[in-house]
Amino acid sequence: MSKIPGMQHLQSFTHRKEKECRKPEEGLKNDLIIRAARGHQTERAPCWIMRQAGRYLPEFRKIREDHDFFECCRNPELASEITVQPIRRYTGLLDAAIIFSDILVVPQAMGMEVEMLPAKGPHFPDPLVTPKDVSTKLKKKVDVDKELGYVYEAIKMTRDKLDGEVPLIGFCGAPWTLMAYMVEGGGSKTFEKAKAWLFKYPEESKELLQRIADVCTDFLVGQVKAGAQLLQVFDSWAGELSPSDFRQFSLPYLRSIAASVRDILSTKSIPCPPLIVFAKGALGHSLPEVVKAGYDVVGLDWTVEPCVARKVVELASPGGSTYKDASGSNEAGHRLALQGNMDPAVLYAGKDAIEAKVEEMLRSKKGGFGGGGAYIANLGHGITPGVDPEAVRIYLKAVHRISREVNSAQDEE
Ligand SMILES: Cc1c2[nH]c(c1CCC(=O)O)Cc1[nH]c(c(CCC(=O)O)c1C)Cc1[nH]c(c(CCC(=O)O)c1C)Cc1[nH]c(c(C)c1CCC(=O)O)C2
Repeated sequence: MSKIPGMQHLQSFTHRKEKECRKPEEGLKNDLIIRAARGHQTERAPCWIMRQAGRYLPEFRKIREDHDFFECCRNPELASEITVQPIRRYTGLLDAAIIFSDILVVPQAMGMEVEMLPAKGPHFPDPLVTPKDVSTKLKKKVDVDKELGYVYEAIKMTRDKLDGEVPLIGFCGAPWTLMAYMVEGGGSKTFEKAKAWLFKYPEESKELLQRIADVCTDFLVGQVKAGAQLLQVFDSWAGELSPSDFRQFSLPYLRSIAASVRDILSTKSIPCPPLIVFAKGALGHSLPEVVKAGYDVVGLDWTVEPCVARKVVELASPGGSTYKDASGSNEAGHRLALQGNMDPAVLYAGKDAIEAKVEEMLRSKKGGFGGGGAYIANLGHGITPGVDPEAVRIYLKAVHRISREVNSAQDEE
């Protein structure tokens, strides 16, 4: 028997098959985030935190003492346990769980070796150096369901553990962000190798980006079939690109993923869950384009002023988002929702600062999101490992209290 708490309650997967064809909100005790993601104003802002299942939590670090990072990802019992850790710790305060995994499982599925080095982060011992490597180092055809079946198992197990308490978010990395790691061989301050590829080999880069996009599409579809109830695409390094490079090398593949996921699910009569795109650092120049990329929710980092983003959304997409979802799971033309965007560093600044910054994020008279639209509260990027978990509680409580006030008053004060 496992020594991980809660593991004793492993339940059977009897209703797996039925879950596939269900709308994502079915059976949920809390569907706030799904309603907001579909363009509705909610009684208070639903909230979750990017990287909420991670190193700032002592219970996660405890598991990591005995298990390698990718072992945690590949072991559905461990991954589902880590996924529910923040939901248990912050009972009633988080409105969604996000499956514990990593964006780098996609390059692994494509044939690349990736390790997670202590204190250094991801490392690719054999990165892509020239376009020739694409044919020698990557698999010709990726059987995504076979390679990443462990993520689907983790999703199924997590859905059983969550028991409808909150919805489960599935995710993948965006093609440009994944290509950046695959060429660079790890994290980087400048991403000069990956960017040099784009400039030196633009056509080969586009082929590679499309290959990654196709794998991401299959992976997201598989996650939905397994039970993911929202999906987020993380383009963490979008801000490394100039506006024109972003539009050439990132945006088309973000679009491709959203359109293909919707198409494939629709042909299988599986309702499409809300899709979230997070293109960090690119919205200062490309928010109007990202709004029209086919997603239901646009995640903002903290460099974008919420009230400005609201105006841009209205101008770029008057009356609603720009796709019609053939699966019928989304209301056609619903309003685009925004997500974000407090600077995660505020969580180091103590109660008064956290509450003041939440006020700033939420109240329209302070430039915040205000009460007039569909909105999901989040940080503007992932939570960092040094944050005190109690600071997170203060943040979540402040979001609940202030957003309820703002939404009930329609922020007309
Ligand atoms: C760029 C990126 C990666 N991974 C991810 C991104 C995009 C989001 C972002 O920009 O923050 C996404 C990710 N990574 C992880 C999740 C799990 C779910 C969650 O809680 O959000 C998610 C959604 C777990 C993780 N992924 C990683 C950890 C810590 C690893 C450890 O335990 O040592 C966790 C909990 C490792 C990882 N994985 C990655 C890096 C750069 C690192 C090392 C530095 C860091 O911790 O942020 C790649």
